[in-house]
Amino acid sequence: MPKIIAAKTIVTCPGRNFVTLKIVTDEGVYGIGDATLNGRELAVEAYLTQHVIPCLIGRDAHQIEDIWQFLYRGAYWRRGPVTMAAIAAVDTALWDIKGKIAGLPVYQLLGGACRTGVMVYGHANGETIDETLDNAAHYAEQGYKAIRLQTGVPGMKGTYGVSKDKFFYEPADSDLPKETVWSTERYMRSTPALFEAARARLGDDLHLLHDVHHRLTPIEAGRLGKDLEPYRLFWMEDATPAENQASFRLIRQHTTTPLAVGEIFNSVWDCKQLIEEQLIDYIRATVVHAGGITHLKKLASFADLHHVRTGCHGATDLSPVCMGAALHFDLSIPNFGVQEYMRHTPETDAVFPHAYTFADGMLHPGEAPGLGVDIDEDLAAKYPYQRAYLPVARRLDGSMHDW
Ligand SMILES: O=C(O)[C@@H](O)[C@@H](O)[C@H](O)[C@H](O)CO
Ligand SMILES: [Mg+2]
Repeated sequence: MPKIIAAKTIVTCPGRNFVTLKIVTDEGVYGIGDATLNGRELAVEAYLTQHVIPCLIGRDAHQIEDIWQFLYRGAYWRRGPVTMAAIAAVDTALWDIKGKIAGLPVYQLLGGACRTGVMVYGHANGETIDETLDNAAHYAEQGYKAIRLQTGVPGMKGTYGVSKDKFFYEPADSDLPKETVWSTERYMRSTPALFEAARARLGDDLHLLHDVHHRLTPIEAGRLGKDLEPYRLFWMEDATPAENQASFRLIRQHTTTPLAVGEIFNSVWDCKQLIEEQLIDYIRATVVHAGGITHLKKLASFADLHHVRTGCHGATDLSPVCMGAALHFDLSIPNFGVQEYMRHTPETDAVFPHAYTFADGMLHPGEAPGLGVDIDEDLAAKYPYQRAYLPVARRLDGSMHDW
């Protein structure tokens, strides 16, 4: 058996912070897993170093399910983003090790490829509708088949999803949380106009997506979904905060715009009702925040029974290690929908050399054994951790809103 003899975390900031777990076996084979939790990175780093790594030493690296169960049940305190990101990192690293020992890419261990590639969506944004659509046209020229559109809300500085650098959107950019302003009324008025203009300019063939980023009440979300129906969105994402899963019944009663939820979910329990009652169309839970490949695979199988497809979160705060793992998963499951793909900066790509490639709107994880993603530790050491927070949002009267 390949015995785990060492494990450590690597924290690096090649433009943004990433936490990576590296597990080493007595046969010299190692695996890596992403453990990044944007804005709360060091909590997961400490959880792994102080509480998880001591329990891994001496275990059989092949026993992925048993180690998952040990860490989940054995903590007594279950679920939550910190715990589940730590378990995910261990799980991902163990799949990497198993693939390397077998000489197979991880997707082969998960049942083999169900498709030739993974359709991804890119992020087009701009301060104005014209600027947003210029950027969308640029994505279409690069071969993207699906594009997320976010545009500035007139009169509001710092709208979610709108960035200065058009290809590397990075909201966690501040040493203390930046305060932004929010007006539901202004947003609800300006968003349908974006999609009307988008269909007129881009045509009907592209998949168009939009992220509401938890900003509306259920009835407001129902109204926005209805207003967007003529433009046939691929999905409307995170229309309302989802702690209360039953509230999605109200949205569903009012619109046929497809709904996506779940980038902040940590387990199947966060979306059980949403899936069972078919209150959503796409589940966005991802490898690093939902317990790794092992748990996400169960979640996807459950979703498949209820006609819910996957649309894994893939923002830049998920490292290339998570992206590689997500691509093996996406390629191998029957109910894949789409994969988010925000490109990492060249500095990040250099720290995490990877086998996955983009062509014609699709990503492919490549054929390297394991995940096909590595970490250059010497280069990583040149980029020390820098505290960075996500912004917060306040309404026009100064009260706190969801960011
Ligand atoms: O859909 C998305 O990609 C977003 O909602 C993210 O940009 C999200 O804001 C970040 O991942 C937060 O860390
Ligand atoms: Mg989102």
